[in-house]
Amino acid sequence: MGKKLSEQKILDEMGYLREVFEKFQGNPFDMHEPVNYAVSNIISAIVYGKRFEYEDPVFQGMVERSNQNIRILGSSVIQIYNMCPFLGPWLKTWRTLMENMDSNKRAIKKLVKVLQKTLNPLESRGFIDTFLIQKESIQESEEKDSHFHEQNLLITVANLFSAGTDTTATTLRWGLMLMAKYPHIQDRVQKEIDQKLAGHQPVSEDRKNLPYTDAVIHEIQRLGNIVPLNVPHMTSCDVTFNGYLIKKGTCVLPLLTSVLWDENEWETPNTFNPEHFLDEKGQLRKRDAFMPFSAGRRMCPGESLARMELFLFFTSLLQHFRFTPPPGVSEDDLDLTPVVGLTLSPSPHKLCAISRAERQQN
Ligand code: HEM
Repeated sequence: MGKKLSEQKILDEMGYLREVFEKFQGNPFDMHEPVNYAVSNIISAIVYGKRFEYEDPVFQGMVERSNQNIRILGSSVIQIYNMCPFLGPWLKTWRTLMENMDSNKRAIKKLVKVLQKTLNPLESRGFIDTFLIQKESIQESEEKDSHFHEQNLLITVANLFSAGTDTTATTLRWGLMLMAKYPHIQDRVQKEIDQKLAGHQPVSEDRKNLPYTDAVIHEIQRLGNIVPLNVPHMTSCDVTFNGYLIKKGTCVLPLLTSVLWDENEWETPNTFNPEHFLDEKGQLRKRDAFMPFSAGRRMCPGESLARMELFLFFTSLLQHFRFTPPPGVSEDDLDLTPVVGLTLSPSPHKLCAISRAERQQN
């Protein structure tokens, strides 16, 4: 899917998310599910060629199981399993992980079947169609050892779905929580959005005119540090690094925390400080140590999509709503201690999303 089409999908989805937020009429609620569903619908549009209703139980199940697996994959039980794989069947958490993966594969298989039935080789609706079209043409050519087989399709779709949902949704939820916690920063973001957008719906092009908002999004990603351990890598040959020999086949965890919170790189590494990304003219300042998407050949392939989603969802949400802690809860009470998993997400909490249009009228 091209950049313009992804942008339109995000803007359309924003309409659905806004409706859900408006239904709460400024009362406190947990934003976890609607934010997850909205973000998940973007990768769904790319993969399946369609969005799902937020009430659809199949969709809810797939999102819930993917999220649960991301929590499980960062748990100590799975570290024990990694050291002693034979223990797997005796570990309840490992069994849940396997059951979730099987259920997701079954759900994907059913969705693929529907797409297969209505496949038009001349018009691909998304990733799955393109894969199926390629698979069929390879079958016709009788090529052997092709990667275009069902198992590869199911695993790739499951990976794209979970990699494309939890990460971006978690970052957005950190962002909304940080806005509620630091209202003076939210004030500045909203002032910039109101001045520069003058009420029109934000599009990607607007990013360059919103340097403060862009700096805030960068800082949310830096402090949020949502993939602290990165993804495990393995050396494919002997490597000498900083005088140390790392043998071929060694598992390496390139810790992203070590750069995102590096005391030698950041003026105030442990504080939410958007100034990290602003130069003296108030323009966005690029920083080498900003690498939430990792680096090198295996860095996140979803970076540009994720950045577009973060910008459009965050800016649109802040344009329409004021985010505050629930009545009786102070900004200081909003606890930034994360829930640990493969990604770090905010602890369960509720926020109020107060319509800014109504607020201005009152
Ligand atoms: C804020 C959002 C996101 C963050 C912070 C993030 C971060 C990361 C990181 C740190 C990695 C590991 C890179 C490495 O191994 O060095 C990764 C891998 C990956 N990401 Fe993302 N990601 C985000 C959004 C997305 C989205 C929207 C997609 C959907 C297309 C996506 C798809 C993937 C995939 C498929 C991989 C595995 C790549 C491989 O194994 O080579 N990510 N991501």
